[in-house]
Amino acid sequence: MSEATGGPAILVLEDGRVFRGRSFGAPGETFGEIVFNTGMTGYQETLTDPSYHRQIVVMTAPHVGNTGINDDDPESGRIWVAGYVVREPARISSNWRAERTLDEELRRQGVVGIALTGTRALTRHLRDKGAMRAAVSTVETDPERLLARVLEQPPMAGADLAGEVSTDTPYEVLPPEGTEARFHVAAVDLGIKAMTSRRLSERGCRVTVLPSDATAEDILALDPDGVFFSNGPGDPAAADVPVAAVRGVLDAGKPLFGICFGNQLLGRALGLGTYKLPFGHRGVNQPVIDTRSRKVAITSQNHGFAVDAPLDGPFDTPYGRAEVSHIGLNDQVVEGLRLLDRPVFSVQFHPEAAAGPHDAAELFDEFIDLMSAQPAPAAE
Ligand SMILES: NC(=O)CC[C@H](N)C(=O)O
Repeated sequence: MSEATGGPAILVLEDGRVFRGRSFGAPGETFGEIVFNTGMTGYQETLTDPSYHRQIVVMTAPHVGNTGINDDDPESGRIWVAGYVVREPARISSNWRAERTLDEELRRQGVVGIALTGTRALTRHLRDKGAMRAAVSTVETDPERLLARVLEQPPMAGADLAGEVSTDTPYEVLPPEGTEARFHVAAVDLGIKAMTSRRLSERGCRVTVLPSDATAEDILALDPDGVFFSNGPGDPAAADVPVAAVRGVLDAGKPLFGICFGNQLLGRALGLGTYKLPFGHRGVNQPVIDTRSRKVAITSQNHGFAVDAPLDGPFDTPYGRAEVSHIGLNDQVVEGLRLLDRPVFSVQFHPEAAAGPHDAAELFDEFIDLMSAQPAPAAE
């Protein structure tokens, strides 16, 4: 049991709006883009998702931390959110897997949080005005002074962040014991989540995870059966190095699968633009429709940017005809791309969804099928 709320803390938004609350997690001060997440579950996966690097996350679920923190669910080696805003932190954790409370974990990792009753008003404000720069502080008591420093922070638009969260050196994820390694996948880590490598490896893939600055030559030197481009933080418009890598992989004709940031990079490689959404999609209850089967899936999402592509049928790209494979049903945003004549597709949502829902898990099987359908290399 821990005392989850502490002394006074303030949250200041770049448009001058101020929220007062109590310190939660580590005391101190933090800056980032403030965004809201509507997931009722999966807070541990949210905190450790590298795509949240430089973002202060507001949870709309009113009570957060009930099941504490365990050592099995993290999506990466650390908490990446820049700050954490909750309405009411659970004062005790009640779960057989819990090792620590959420408050203890935030303190342990130096993550500044704030507990405030107005998370609903805050979320409505962000829905109206959009995601924006913000700060949480337990040390600055004057909102005007904090606001001046918020306005000095770089915006998320134009931010090139994958290199700040990626692995420094390549590593391998092997299939679990008893599962044969049938395919070799090169996965470019732009902020990859542990569950993505696991979903591939449990389907018989040996996954070589490469740093975010891997070039097409680095990737193709591994002679992989397929190439994966991961999720990740920042603005896809600033990610020129991985976009060039996507183009090189397309030129080589390899099967390619992308998730989230990976979808945006594929879009750019095909010559499409990307743009910033007003407040983005973050949660585990986002409906998308598959434009071919007309089947609807409820998906996990975390994105603030989107691809600009025609929704009404196939279009031409330098790599042949392509189409939008999935559309978000809340706001008609592009949620997936596929090439019609190449083994290449990507989705803006998260089929690996550790905290669920698992409606879209079959997309990993689709990638496996694309790799299976490739002709075997000619005998020496
Ligand atoms: N989860 C992700 O890969 C996010 C991609 C990108 N940073 C965005 O916000 O849209």
